[in-house]
Amino acid sequence: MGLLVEGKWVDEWYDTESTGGKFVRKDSSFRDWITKDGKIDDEDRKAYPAEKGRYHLYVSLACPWAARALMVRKLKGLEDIVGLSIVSPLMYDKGWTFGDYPGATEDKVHGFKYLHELYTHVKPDYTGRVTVPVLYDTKEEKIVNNESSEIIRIFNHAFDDLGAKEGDFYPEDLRDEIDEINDFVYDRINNGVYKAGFATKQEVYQEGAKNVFDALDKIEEILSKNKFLVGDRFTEADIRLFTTLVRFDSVYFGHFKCNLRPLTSYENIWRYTRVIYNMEGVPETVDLDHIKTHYYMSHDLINPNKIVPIGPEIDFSL
Ligand SMILES: N[C@@H](CCC(=O)N[C@@H](CS)C(=O)NCC(=O)O)C(=O)O
Repeated sequence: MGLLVEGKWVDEWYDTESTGGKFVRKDSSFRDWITKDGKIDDEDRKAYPAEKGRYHLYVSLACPWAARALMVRKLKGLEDIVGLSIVSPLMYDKGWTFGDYPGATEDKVHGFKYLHELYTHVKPDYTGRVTVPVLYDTKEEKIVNNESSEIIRIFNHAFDDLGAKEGDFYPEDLRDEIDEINDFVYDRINNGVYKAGFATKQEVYQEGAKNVFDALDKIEEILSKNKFLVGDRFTEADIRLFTTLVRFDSVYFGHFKCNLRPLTSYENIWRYTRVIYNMEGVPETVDLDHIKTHYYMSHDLINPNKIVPIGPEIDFSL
């Protein structure tokens, strides 16, 4: 685990000293876009034109944020349009590393060994964390975007004229509702489990973990009335929640100590998780070995002996 400081790799765990034991997530650095014609009505962003084979997605199968991008790439049928490289789940002192683990690949664009080399390739003086997912332009050799919530919106439409599957996960008429539930789910659940798990003070952990379960109670109530988070339509809000839920009992319950109760004990949330898991294409984006191996073996401070638990056995069938 580490980060780049002016282009130099520094091996360092998250700083929770200066924040009273709290884990505070930094904003992503690359925020450009891809549109059908390379035009965008937003002066803060550049837009790249959609082209088959030009863009490449870097993911970890362990990471819930990268899994959102992987899931939308699959659901929109972009496998032949946007390339894919998968890092090893073992993230040690050099950060995300390619190959050398079943299911991981080499860096199919540059053949780099470490993901941080891609970041300094595009920005030699880069300072910041080296995170997945990364959406990369192989033509201009630039990182287009490394923020999963934006990458999934790019995938939602940018390649629709180039053979993407039908499907709109951010429909115009539901945007306000989706934005509202996304904010809640991000703060309390997606990032909520990290706030509990990476806390280095008891009271910070307790508050974080309690927030997770209060939020799950609210989600349980919503799902007792609706099939999905926003009525009966499956949207990006569900994709964003799902990638955390599918990891919950395997890692967040044990490794991040979010253990008030297992997810399987929530009747509606557990049914909802299985409904999404069983959608066409979704199981191929969930790799519980990468998920468990990454968290338990890479977070030295939490699990110094790197023992990966044998369970739980989870049955995702409906
Ligand atoms: N806001 C980013 C967060 C991505 C993120 O934090 N990814 C984690 C993996 S789960 C990562 O790469 N962490 C490496 C690090 O922080 O050094 C997103 O949603 O894309």
